[in-house]
Amino acid sequence: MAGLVVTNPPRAERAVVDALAGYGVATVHEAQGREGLLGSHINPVQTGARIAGNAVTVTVTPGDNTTIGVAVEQCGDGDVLVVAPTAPCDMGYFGDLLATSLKARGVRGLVIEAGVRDVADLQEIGFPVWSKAVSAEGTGKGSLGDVNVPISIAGRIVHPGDVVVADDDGVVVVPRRQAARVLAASKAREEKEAKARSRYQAGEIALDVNDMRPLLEKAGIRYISFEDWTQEARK
Ligand SMILES: O=C([O-])CC(=O)C(=O)O
Ligand SMILES: [Mg+2]
Repeated sequence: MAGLVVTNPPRAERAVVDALAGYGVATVHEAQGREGLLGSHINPVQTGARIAGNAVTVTVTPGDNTTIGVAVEQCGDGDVLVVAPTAPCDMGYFGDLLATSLKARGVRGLVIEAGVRDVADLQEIGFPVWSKAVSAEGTGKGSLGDVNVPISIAGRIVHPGDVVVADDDGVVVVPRRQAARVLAASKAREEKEAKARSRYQAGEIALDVNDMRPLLEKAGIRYISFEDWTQEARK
């Protein structure tokens, strides 16, 4: 039965969360073994925002945003609200008023597999949102989902307190207990990429920087001059 609100779930350590934001979605996704990425139908409403925070998870019923209002009370500084409808619905569940309320509580952003509205105002307020749709269509009140239970969203399971990292590339989720390990792996990956970047700047190419030539050979690559190729074709 819906209507369950779990209060004060454990959250990941703040310093780890903040450091993950610095690395961004692509690096964090790679660093945790190409895991945790939400489906590409979840897109930023704005450009240039990069956040990380602890998930406060919410399920909403189709066409009803009551549970978002309930979840606001469970949100605090450093959180990200993560909302999934119990059946697909692209209506405008969220807008500038809810954003203003969440921002006042120190919430860093919203991820929702549904619609949002008031997008110009959201950008002006500076409250970043990743959503499936933009829709002005209003939702009703009276039916309950759950708050802070594991939810299924855009192909992933998100637990309350997991770390959500979001930027212009999309959204990635890091399980709370993995956060420190994924942070260390992100740092290592970033260092490796910094080395590669300076080699590219010096004119080297990926085949050598990534030591790909043995792999190409194994895959059967064949180089042939244009003349030999045209002659071969005439045979
Ligand atoms: O009030 C709603 O239902 C959603 C909205 O537009 C807002 O939060 O501003
Ligand atoms: Mg509104």
